[in-house]
Amino acid sequence: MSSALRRMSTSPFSSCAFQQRTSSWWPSRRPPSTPTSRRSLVVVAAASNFANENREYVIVGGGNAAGYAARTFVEHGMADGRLCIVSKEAVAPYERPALTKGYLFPLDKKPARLPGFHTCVGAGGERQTSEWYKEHGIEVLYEDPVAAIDIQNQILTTSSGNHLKYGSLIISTGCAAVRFPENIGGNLPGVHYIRDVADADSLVSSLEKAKKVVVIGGGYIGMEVAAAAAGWKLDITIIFPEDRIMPRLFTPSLARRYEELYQKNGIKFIKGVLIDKLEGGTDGRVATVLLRNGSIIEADTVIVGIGAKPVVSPFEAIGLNNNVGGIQVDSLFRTSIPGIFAIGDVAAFPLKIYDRMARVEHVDHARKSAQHCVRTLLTAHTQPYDYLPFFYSRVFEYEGSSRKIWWQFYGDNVGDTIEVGDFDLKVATFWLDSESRVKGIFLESGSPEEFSLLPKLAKSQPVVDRAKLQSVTSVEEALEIASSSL
Ligand SMILES: Cc1cc2nc3c(=O)[nH]c(=O)nc-3n(C[C@H](O)[C@H](O)[C@H](O)COP(=O)(O)OP(=O)(O)OC[C@H]3O[C@@H](n4cnc5c(N)ncnc54)[C@H](O)[C@@H]3O)c2cc1C
Ligand SMILES: NC(=O)c1ccc[n+]([C@@H]2O[C@H](COP(=O)([O-])OP(=O)(O)OC[C@H]3O[C@@H](n4cnc5c(N)ncnc54)[C@H](O)[C@@H]3O)[C@@H](O)[C@H]2O)c1
Ligand SMILES: O=C1O[C@H]([C@@H](O)CO)C(O)=C1O
Repeated sequence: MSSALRRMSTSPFSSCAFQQRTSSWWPSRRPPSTPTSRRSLVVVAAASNFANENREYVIVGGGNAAGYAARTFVEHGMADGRLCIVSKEAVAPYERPALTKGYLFPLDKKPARLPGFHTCVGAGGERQTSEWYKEHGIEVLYEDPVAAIDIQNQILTTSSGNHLKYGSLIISTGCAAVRFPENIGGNLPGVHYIRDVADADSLVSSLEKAKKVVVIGGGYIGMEVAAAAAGWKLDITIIFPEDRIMPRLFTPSLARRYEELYQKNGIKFIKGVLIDKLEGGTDGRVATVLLRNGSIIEADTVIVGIGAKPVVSPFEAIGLNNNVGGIQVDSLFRTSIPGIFAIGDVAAFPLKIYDRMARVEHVDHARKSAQHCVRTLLTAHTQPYDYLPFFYSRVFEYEGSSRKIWWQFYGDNVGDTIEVGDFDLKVATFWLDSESRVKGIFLESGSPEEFSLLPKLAKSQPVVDRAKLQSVTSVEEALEIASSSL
């Protein structure tokens, strides 16, 4: 346990005490109505004198976690006139996973568009449009990222120069896409990164004119975007340095079957190579991708998915984690500074089930960490966050695709793997530790009942008979063996 966390754990109620200490000086009036553009924000700011105006609860970052946090404030009757969200984006929080799935459907296949997928529809909740925030008295400052924090005086400064005095602060700034440097062509027109809806719009406008697409990276973005681009019937090449797609999760045999499916959809693979440079053509737009092995690939559109990094600036002073990056918090999402919390992708939190610090860059944790943190902040709730990692993907799900694929993973992908099933029907991978305990489980194309077994198995970690598990051919039998001792 770090010294910062040890310090915090001696004072489990520090956030509540802090709230009480500061709550008397909050304004009783409602905040100004939600501005919808930078221009209107500036006008409202000037008229209402934002400088040093007190806000009881401020969330920095208007992404996935912020949307679920806002819902939890409303559920506790603590949003109206008390909550302010400071957002870098121009729109209300939305379900980010849609950006590389429904958002990229070909234009004649009914692509998802806002306001269709605002939070919290991804978890079956209400669709919180910008109107919803107004109706619930939640102030949202759009397109005005926080640029600096004064911890001593509890003041945030936004990039447009607004000063916001906060009582309690929740940091939910998420991650940003890792970019190729400018000197190797990382910012050329036609080179896309995909993190927010503006990026997705820009990619869609390139896809409309594209002929030759290069996708760089064999992780989540690479897999999902290449499958989406195949729906547009384009010439697609996916390039990555490893020997197979999704090497951290897919076994070599599963990756091979995925790659075959991608190839059947016309997607070419160049594996085991690094990018040397992206070069522009006479019009200044990207035209070629030069590889370290000397090959040259033509491309009018390049999508780069080479990882993400937590957005910690301007909060470095709050306490970062050296091992997993991000802002260090305890099991109640409290940073080492009383009254300041961090949630979602940016938070480095104790992953209790595996007794280690972790950051999780997936939406289920964004949703659950937000709910847990806000409940802790607003009530006497002090139950530590006990998270079971869960993530999923879906590819080729547009209408007319010959094979829709969806999978889920629960737990920890450590230990040996046993793979069961037939990729064309249904497949599962079990991760077993040295005592043959199930640590993690991946299932593709399962039924709802089968998927519902996954968290139970990953949580209770039953010991399985390896030989028996290896001997079966169907996922149904394998799940029965694994869950027989549940
Ligand atoms: C394209 C894409 C597809 C994904 N698909 C899946 C999926 O299928 N399954 C899955 O489990 N996970 C998926 N994820 C991951 C999931 O979306 C993230 O884990 C989740 O969005 C994290 O929520 P968050 O609120 O922490 O961060 P975000 O949702 O990224 O929100 C952070 C917000 O903070 C804003 N911000 C940053 N800096 C500042 C600042 N200084 N001031 C104000 N605002 C700021 C950002 O603009 C952003 O709006 C996907 C991610 C991406 C990018
Ligand atoms: N279904 C999901 O859960 C989902 C979907 C999309 C995005 N995301 C999230 O979005 C973020 C970004 O995803 P991502 O796919 O970019 O990251 P990733 O870490 O999944 O994959 C990065 C890939 O980039 C490649 N790579 C790394 N450095 C490279 C380099 N210098 N040159 C060429 N290739 C390189 C490697 O193939 C690596 O596998 C992550 O937080 C991820 O969790 C999640
Ligand atoms: O979690 C998700 O939310 C969106 C969509 O379901 C919202 O309607 C999406 O594509 C996900 O994977």
